[in-house]
Amino acid sequence: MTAFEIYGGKPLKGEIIPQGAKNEALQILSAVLLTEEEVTVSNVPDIKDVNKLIELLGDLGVQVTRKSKDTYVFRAKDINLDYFKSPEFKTKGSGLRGSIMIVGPLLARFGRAAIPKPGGDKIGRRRLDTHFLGFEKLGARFHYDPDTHFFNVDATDLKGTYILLDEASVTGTANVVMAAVLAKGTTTIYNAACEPYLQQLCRMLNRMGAKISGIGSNLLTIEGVGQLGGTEHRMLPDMIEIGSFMGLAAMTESEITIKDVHFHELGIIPTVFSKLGIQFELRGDDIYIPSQSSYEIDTFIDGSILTIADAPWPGFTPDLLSIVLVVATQAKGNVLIHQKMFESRLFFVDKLIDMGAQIILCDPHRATVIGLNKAFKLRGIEMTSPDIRAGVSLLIAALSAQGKSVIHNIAQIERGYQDIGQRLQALGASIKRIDANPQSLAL
Ligand SMILES: CC(=O)N[C@H]1[C@@H](OP(=O)(O)OP(=O)(O)OC[C@H]2O[C@@H](n3ccc(=O)[nH]c3=O)[C@H](O)[C@@H]2O)O[C@H](CO)[C@@H](O)[C@@H]1O
Ligand SMILES: C=C(OP(=O)(O)O)C(=O)O
Repeated sequence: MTAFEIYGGKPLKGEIIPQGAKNEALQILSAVLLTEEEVTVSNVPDIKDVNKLIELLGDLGVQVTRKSKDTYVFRAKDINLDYFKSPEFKTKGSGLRGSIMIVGPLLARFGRAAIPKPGGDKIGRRRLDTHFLGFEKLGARFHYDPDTHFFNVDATDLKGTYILLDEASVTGTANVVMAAVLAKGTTTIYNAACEPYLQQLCRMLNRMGAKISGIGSNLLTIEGVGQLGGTEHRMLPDMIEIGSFMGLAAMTESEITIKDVHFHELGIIPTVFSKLGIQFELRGDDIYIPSQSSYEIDTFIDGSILTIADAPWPGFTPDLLSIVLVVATQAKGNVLIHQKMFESRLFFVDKLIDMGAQIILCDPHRATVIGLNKAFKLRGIEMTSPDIRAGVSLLIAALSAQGKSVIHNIAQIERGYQDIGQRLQALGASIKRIDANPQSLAL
């Protein structure tokens, strides 16, 4: 198995360009199924999850042409719905979370779709009710086969209606929006998620001929249209990568410039890093982070200990909480990290505790971090990455730590971070891929 071997404790320096956004890419690539015309997509990140979805689209019959390293042309003219029955579909469809979003477009355009229970991080229960309740509201029949673990939907006609979503699910909203754009009549979706990923999807659909208003809010109105046409779309930079690099800079006392961040699309993310005491400057559309020998966590106005919690957009994304947590371990001050959405995402703190961090896991959702204020460095250890964001947090911890660390199961990291080893090496990090056997470790 491939692992990262890291010698930590070295400050990094230089510029880094964020990749295109993973979670946006998964929505945009699914949307190409809504038209038989060409859709050109650029700034596509070259990462495992995205490549798996592109392969799945190809297997379904979409013509895929790679124009350059990050630009593809898709044409979903002849779709083979029999592919649903193949054993390959079962394996490939369940290989990532994002595959769930092919269901809405296929249902809208062809009247039926199926998907095996999708993959993604094992970070607690990840239900799909929002998706299928939404499709049912539009008039689809839904059937879950407990033997094959396949979710099936079909409909003779989708009809616009009022839908109050079960919860503001990111992929659920995208799926229901993609089904509603071709439904007859008007659909109103309330309690819609409104992350930049979704705003980008809705803007792209409108360029294809859809009629969606309320973009960026939790109330979307969609007037159904008969068909959609081709378009061009460019992915935003990945805001989770940008946040990860801000955390990395602070933890490793590095001077880093993150290029072309689309600052106005980052919402509350920069403010949360400011609350941890991380200094940065906006230079044009770049974020410049100076080398900081210490950073101090804010308190609330009344002097009480700061809480950083996740919430649906425009709240703080759950995907950056693990990174905030690791950065807090070397800050001056204390913070309560409250991961409200996922119930198994904080368990990786045991590895940070092994490295010397002072953290109390209060329960599966809350961890109190007592910042070390750089009194001593974390120490390098051998560990396994349990999920994508914990993996990057451990990588950041290892880069700041004294001595050697080995991180196993880096496929978890690489499903969302493009060429991460090489890009960090270019900043001066001592990191290399090695073949290593994690069997001695308690996973
Ligand atoms: C491929 C993709 O895009 N993945 C992202 C997407 O996953 P995904 O779309 O699967 O996540 P959902 O938005 O459906 O929900 C995530 C979790 O949060 C809970 N929940 C959700 C909404 C809410 O108002 N309250 C609440 O508690 C859900 O029950 C679930 O456990 O959104 C998540 C939440 O931002 C991110 O972590 C994932 O990176
Ligand atoms: C949880 C994540 O991804 P997925 O939904 O694909 O598992 C993530 O990107 O942090």
